[in-house]
Amino acid sequence: MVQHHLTAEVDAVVKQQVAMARLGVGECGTGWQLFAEDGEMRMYRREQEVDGMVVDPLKAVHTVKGITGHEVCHYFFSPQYRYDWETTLEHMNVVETISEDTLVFYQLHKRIWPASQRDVVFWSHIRHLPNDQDRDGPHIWTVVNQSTEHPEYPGCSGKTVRIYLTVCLLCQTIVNPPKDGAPISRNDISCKITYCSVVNPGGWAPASVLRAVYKREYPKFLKRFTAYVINQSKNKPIMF
Ligand SMILES: CC(C)(C)c1cc(CCc2ccccn2)cc(-c2ccc(S(=O)(=O)CCO)cc2)c1
Repeated sequence: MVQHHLTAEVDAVVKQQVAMARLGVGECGTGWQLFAEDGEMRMYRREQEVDGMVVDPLKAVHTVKGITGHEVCHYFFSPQYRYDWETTLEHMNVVETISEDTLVFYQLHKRIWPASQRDVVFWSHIRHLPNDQDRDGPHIWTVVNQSTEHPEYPGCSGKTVRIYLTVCLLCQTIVNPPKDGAPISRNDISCKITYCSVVNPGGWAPASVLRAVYKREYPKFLKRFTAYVINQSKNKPIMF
């Protein structure tokens, strides 16, 4: 099979991002500050600047009942659902289909804060990983989004500011089989979600404004997205 020029990069970045996502917030050194809590959801960030730009890495952990890791990753990866849950989108298109599990997206986001409109080009890869700790344990599903260049979308159009991101959504399904040997229902499953992201918002915006936007937008995003997956899945057969 002819290798796409991105195949090696995708494989390397996915492995690296999954390893990082698996580290608890305790393990990967100090510096993670809890900044939002809502029920099972905990959101942490580290204060980090690159060339004076706020690029605070974010790590969110959440446990959601009634859905599987495959379902969470399916709705996060698949383009046909994106306008349903990504409310900041003005326009989105699949620039290239590298394979059935690797797509290149262009996204133009709505103008949110006083600064200019932002856009992003990234490859997105969905994968399920056998659970190497526990052979017959549930598979882990992941989606990794990584900014990339594409000749059709040069980053210097002038009208919009290009953002750069690395995002990893890592999901583990937890099954509590019913005692009486009945078939597994949605009441017997839950999903442990880890969402890691580093976004360089590009252009310039005051650190205080960016941090306020991160603090406001990320908790909203994760709650809205997981509520969307629950609502989409509840009357459908379980995707393990
Ligand atoms: C808030 C900040 C981190 C700076 C930010 C600002 C904007 C630009 C639009 C926007 C959104 C919200 C608030 C302000 N501007 C977009 C994003 C962003 C885009 C994509 C992804 S994704 O995980 O790949 C899911 C697919 O869309 C995550 C985050 C982040």
